[in-house]
Amino acid sequence: NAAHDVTAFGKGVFGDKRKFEAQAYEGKFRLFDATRGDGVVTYDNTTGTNVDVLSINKMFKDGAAVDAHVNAEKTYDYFKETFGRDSVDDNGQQLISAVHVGENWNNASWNGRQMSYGDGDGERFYPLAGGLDVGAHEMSHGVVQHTAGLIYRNESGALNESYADIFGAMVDRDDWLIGEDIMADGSIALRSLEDPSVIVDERTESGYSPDHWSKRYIGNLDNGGVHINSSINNKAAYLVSEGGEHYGIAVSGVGREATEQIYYRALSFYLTRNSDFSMMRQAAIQAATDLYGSNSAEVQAVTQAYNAVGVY
Ligand SMILES: O=C(O)[C@H](CCc1ccccc1)CC1(C(=O)N[C@@H](Cc2c[nH]c3ccccc23)C(=O)O)CCCC1
Ligand SMILES: [Zn+2]
Repeated sequence: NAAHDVTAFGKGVFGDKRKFEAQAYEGKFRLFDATRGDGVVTYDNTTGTNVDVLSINKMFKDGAAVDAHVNAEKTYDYFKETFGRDSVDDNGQQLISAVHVGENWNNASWNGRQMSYGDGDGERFYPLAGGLDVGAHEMSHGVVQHTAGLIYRNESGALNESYADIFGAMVDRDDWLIGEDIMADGSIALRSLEDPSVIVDERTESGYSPDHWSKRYIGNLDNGGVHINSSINNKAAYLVSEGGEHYGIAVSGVGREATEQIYYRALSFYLTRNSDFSMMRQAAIQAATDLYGSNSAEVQAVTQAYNAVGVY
């Protein structure tokens, strides 16, 4: 008997009720959403199967699997509804997520083909699938890979990272933080786009994430600081959207909707594999000009934001 689509239910990592698309298959239920692109599929890495053997009458019991599945559905919908993009490759590519990867692994990743989530050790992180912005971050690496293809080191890598954070913050839209839901050590988040300097990244001497180009990390840790210097572009994007004064430079924000359109157009039309921060500034100004005109508030906001973080 063939599989058929069902709306299923489950509780996420933190016990919250979730609803999502799955399939009834040979008397069991599997995390395969056939309604989005070529499918959204979520696996338990310890068993290698997407069949939730514990599921009965469409109730799924694996919280990390439920959250990872919903993260992918929501991020698929964000790119489709906001930019008309059909999955990471704009051709419906199947979105694959694996949960319970590693042993209490304190991380998550996009490996070029799929998303993987660790369960965390309960001291630094809770299961990372519990963070919608984490899932959106990982899938956004797939979008970057199929557009500008920003090389994952030094400044192009920091832009790759920044784009994953920006889209992560746009999908998980109620704040400008990354990882706020999955921190087990009492810190507010893994990164803040609003005020990078409030987050300690122990890989830098100062410990703080840079919010100005003059404070960029120069060294070999973290592929040349891709998760560190991303905060410079993150701050710029935050200022474009929300505005504010930064190092004495005032920016009038233009809101999340214009900001996401500007950054997506810059990524998909102007940036390339080796683009650096200066090219990011030019690409965002050009994208804003294309969309809103050269004398627009949007162009002004982008220009001022990059002035404020010291990128020319
Ligand atoms: O996708 C990414 O960029 C991160 C994947 C990192 C990774 C790269 C290559 C192979 C495996 C894992 C995962 C996330 C991340 O930013 N991880 C931080 C975790 C971290 C913060 N501070 C650290 C200090 C040391 C080691 C790790 C960290 C990182 O790997 O940077 C993104 C959202 C949340 C988890
Ligand atoms: Zn990343």
